[in-house]
Amino acid sequence: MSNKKIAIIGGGNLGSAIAQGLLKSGFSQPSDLIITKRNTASLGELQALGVHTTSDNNAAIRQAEIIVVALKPYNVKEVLTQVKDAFDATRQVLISVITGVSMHDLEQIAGPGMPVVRAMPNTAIAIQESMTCICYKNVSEQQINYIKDMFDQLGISVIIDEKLMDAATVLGACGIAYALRFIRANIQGGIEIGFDVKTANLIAAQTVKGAAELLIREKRHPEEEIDKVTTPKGCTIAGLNEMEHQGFSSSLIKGITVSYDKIVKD
Ligand SMILES: NC(=O)C1=CN([C@@H]2O[C@H](COP(=O)(O)OP(=O)(O)OC[C@H]3O[C@@H](n4cnc5c(N)ncnc54)[C@H](OP(=O)(O)O)[C@@H]3O)[C@@H](O)[C@H]2O)C=CC1
Ligand SMILES: O=C(O)[C@@H]1CCC=N1
Repeated sequence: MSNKKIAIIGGGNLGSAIAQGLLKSGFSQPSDLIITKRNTASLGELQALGVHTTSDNNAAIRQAEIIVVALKPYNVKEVLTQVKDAFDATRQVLISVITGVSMHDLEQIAGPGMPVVRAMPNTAIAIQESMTCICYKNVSEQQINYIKDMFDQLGISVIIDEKLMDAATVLGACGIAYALRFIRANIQGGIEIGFDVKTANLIAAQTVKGAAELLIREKRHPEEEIDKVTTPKGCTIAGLNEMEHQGFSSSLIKGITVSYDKIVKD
């Protein structure tokens, strides 16, 4: 159980998901969490659990030892500059989950020597199933151990070089949307071949979960597992080959590189 005060600045989709994950995992008590946004009405669920919700970023940051910034990339500089005097490099760590904002930029805002972490989770953090990539600067071993432990409670985390953060954003954070679209297409196909939507949804989602677990738990390669399914002259290889003729793998790879270019070139 953590006893550090954590302020989440920007309680939107991701900020709220992080708060939910921290509570569900037991890493934080509601009284250890403060979450901010301008319109706090949408934070009613967290408030009901005992989390402190406020529009006062300055007060939230001053009370906290860990500050998680989950603002949109376009207003982070403006919002954090307004509260820059609240940062204290001697006792706080600033964690940003914002796409495309470097640790250098964060240090420029929060002050020289500020311990800064970039973390790239995904929305499954709400149910402790995130994949989170992390890099850090000016952070002590004790601080990074604490932060890695925090993200490990919320799924799986890995420490990477900052130069890979944009790639991590695409593969891990955008990736959950790609996976969901894959599942949705399976549901649509499942309905066409006879299932009702509820059953198709369950079959498609559990099947993807099982495939992922074979890779994560058993450390297998996808093609090794595919070979076990493709009976010679069978229906799996016929369907897979048709998907490839239609550009299945190619469309995914192209989509990933377009997402990446969008971050890098913007
Ligand atoms: N969504 C995702 O899957 C992922 C998102 N990210 C990154 O996380 C960040 C947030 O994304 P997401 O949660 O989707 O975006 P949202 O728009 O859902 O959340 C941003 C929140 O910031 C709040 N906000 C705006 N201005 C202020 C302010 N002055 N003070 C306090 N809060 C403010 C907004 O609420 P209000 O208007 O009420 O103030 C809003 O709820 C982005 O930078 C994104 O790149 C990273 C990984 C995954
Ligand atoms: O689409 C976006 O820009 C954000 C970053 C990663 C997930 N959502």
